[in-house]
Amino acid sequence: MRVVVDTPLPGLKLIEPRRFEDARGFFFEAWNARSFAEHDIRGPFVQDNHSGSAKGVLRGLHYQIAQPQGKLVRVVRGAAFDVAVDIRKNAPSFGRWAGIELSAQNGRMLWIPPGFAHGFLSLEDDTELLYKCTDFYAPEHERCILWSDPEIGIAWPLDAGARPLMAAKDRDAPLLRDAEVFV
Ligand SMILES: Cc1cn([C@H]2C[C@H](O)[C@@H](COP(=O)(O)OP(=O)(O)O[C@H]3O[C@@H](C)C(=O)[C@@H](O)[C@H]3O)O2)c(=O)[nH]c1=O
Repeated sequence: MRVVVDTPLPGLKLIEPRRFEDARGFFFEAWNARSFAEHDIRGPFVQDNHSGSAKGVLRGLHYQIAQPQGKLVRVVRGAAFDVAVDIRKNAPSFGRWAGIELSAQNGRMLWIPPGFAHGFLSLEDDTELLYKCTDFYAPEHERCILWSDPEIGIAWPLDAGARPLMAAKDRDAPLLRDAEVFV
């Protein structure tokens, strides 16, 4: 049976799938609607995303103000520090973050329910993320929050003095206090 660990942010869950290894290699169930539902992780998923990033690339923090997406995230190559920020306006944990290293080696997955902003820092070259989403990409509803917002205070594992490689929209993103969030 897989291990599912609750985090301090209600609804955000860390999953360690049961991995079978033998002389041929490995096998694990990356998604199983029935057993994940036992842990309150539910689709349906309507979109799978796959991205590749060099070491030091930071993407995020992203969310959709309408059609919010739940995301089931894993790394299939390399390693990433994956972060979720609770931006559910009325949640006691509003503005709090959680981060976890996901790697092809540790096989961990993160379930980020709708209502969170998501981002990650690639820790190795050629890091590839795969994530299933519960709603469709809607660029008109997409919003960003600044990765380094001091009020959130994410402890990104960056080398001292290193500047992450980012898209302009992420670099110029607003602080959480100035961003539109969910009610
Ligand atoms: C996210 C997304 C992007 N695109 C296109 C738009 C753009 O031309 C190109 C690259 O998009 P972005 O720069 O937004 O890609 P990226 O910065 O990787 O965006 C992703 O970041 C992580 C942190 C998330 O949580 C995702 O939901 C998503 O927002 O791909 C799609 O066609 N479908 C999609 O679902």
